[in-house]
Amino acid sequence: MDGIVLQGAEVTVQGHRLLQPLTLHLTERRIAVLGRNGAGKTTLLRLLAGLQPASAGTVQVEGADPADRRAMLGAIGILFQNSDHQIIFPTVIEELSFGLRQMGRPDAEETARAALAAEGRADWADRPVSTLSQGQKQYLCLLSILLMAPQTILLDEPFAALDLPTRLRLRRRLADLPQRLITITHDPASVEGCERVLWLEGGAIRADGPPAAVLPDFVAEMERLARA
Ligand SMILES: Nc1ncnc2c1ncn2[C@@H]1O[C@H](COP(=O)(O)OP(=O)(O)OP(=O)(O)O)[C@@H](O)[C@H]1O
Repeated sequence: MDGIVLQGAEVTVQGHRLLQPLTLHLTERRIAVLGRNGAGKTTLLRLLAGLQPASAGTVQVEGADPADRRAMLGAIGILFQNSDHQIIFPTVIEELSFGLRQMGRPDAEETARAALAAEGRADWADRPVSTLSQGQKQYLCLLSILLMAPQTILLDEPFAALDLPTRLRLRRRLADLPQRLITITHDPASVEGCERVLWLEGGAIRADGPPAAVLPDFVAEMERLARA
């Protein structure tokens, strides 16, 4: 089946149930998972990406089992909040070609160099990643994901550490992508333009619908909690 399908998928870790059984069919191109700290957003993202197995129920991503690492390479890419948690190689070109190598592409390095050149960043290729700014590292991570052309990109608050111009640039770049984007956030302002918002609370879906149907209640609840 197209899209992402969860059927009674739950996550329990060491006796703690982090996600209640979730049944969802995600087909929209722009989806947000909105919730407070500790609501279970990252757990859901890890479940979708195959980084966290379901304790019960099933998850299917574009017809693939998230435990199938090879199938998932082309199905899902993740842009983490902190690019330092994502980058593992010392130079830009090694980082950029890694995913393609994993996909078995013999032309991985050539393709990565061509992608950098197309971005006007050919001079980055042999630079140590440590010499890039935070925004540039985030951009490198996005390029690495785009090279692998996954059907869905999961965004774990990727704008948090970026200044406003860098944030707007990255946002514009993401907005133009044909892929399905699932953005994890606690900020209702980041949800604008999404077709569907899942409000997660205590590991369960509290509301699910277009922003106009979900955001007023979410904002009112956050204000109520702030007062309390
Ligand atoms: N390995 C674990 N063992 C026990 N509890 C855990 C474990 N991992 C996460 N939790 C708890 O599960 C809940 C959900 O965590 P999760 O990281 O998914 O929330 P989140 O919505 O992403 O939060 P934040 O916005 O703060 O990143 C939290 O209460 C967290 O403390």
